Amino acid sequence: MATNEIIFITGNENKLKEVQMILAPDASQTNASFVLVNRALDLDEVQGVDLEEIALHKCKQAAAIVGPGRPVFVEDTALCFDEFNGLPGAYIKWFVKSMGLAKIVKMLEPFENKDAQAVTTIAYADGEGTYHTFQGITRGRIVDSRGPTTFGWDSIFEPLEAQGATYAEMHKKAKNLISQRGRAFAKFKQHLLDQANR
Ligand SMILES: O=P(O)(O)OP(=O)(O)OP(=O)(O)OC[C@H]1O[C@@H](n2cnc3c(O)ncnc32)[C@H](O)[C@@H]1O
Ligand SMILES: [Mg+2]
Repeated sequence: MATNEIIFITGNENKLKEVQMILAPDASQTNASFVLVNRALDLDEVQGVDLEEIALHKCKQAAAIVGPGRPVFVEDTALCFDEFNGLPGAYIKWFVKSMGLAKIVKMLEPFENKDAQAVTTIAYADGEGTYHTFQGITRGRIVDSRGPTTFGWDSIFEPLEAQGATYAEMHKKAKNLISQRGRAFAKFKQHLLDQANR
C-alpha cells in the first residue's frame, strides 16, 4: 500500500468518475500528495434528516472495514425540496429507484415552489482517529427531465447558475465547477493539501 493512499468507498460509478475528475486529476503523478483508491461497498445508511450524521455513520463503518491507520472517506448526496422542508433529502435514492423521475417531478406539480438544493456531505476518517466533514450546496429547481438519464436525478435538476441547463445537459467539467459535489470536494481537497504541506 502506498503511504499516501486514500480510500473512497462508493458503489456508484457516476459519483466515482466525478470525484476522480475533481479530486485527483493528477493522481498518476508520482509527487501527488495522495492517491485515490475506490472500494465498491454498499454501506448502511441510517434514517434521519441530519446529513452530517448520515455521512458520519457511513464513514464509521468504512473505517471499521478498512482498518486502523488507513484514511478513508465516503460521501452522501441529498436532493432537498424547499416546499417539502428538505425532503426527500437523503432518501432521494429510493425515490429515484422506486418511482422514477417523472413521478418525482409530478409530486411537486400542485405547488408553485419548485426550488430545491442539492447537498453533498463528505465524511473523512483521517487514519489518526479524527473525523472531518465537508459540505457543498447548489441551489436550483426541479424541472421536467431533459438530457441523458444516466446519473440519478441529473436530468430534472436545473441549477441556478447553469443558465437554463439541467445537470444532464452540461459537460462534466462545467457541472463540477458549480455542483454540490464540486464544492464539497474543493473544500476536502484544500484540507488534504494543507495537511500534506504541514
Ligand atoms: O455508494 P454510495 O456512495 O452511497 O452511492 P449511492 O448511489 O448510494 O449514493 P447516495 O447514497 O449518496 O444517494 C444519492 C442518490 O442521488 C443520486 N445522485 C448523487 N449525486 C448526484 C448528482 O450529482 N446528480 C444526480 N444524481 C445524483 C445517486 O444516483 C443516488 O440515487
Ligand atoms: Mg448510498
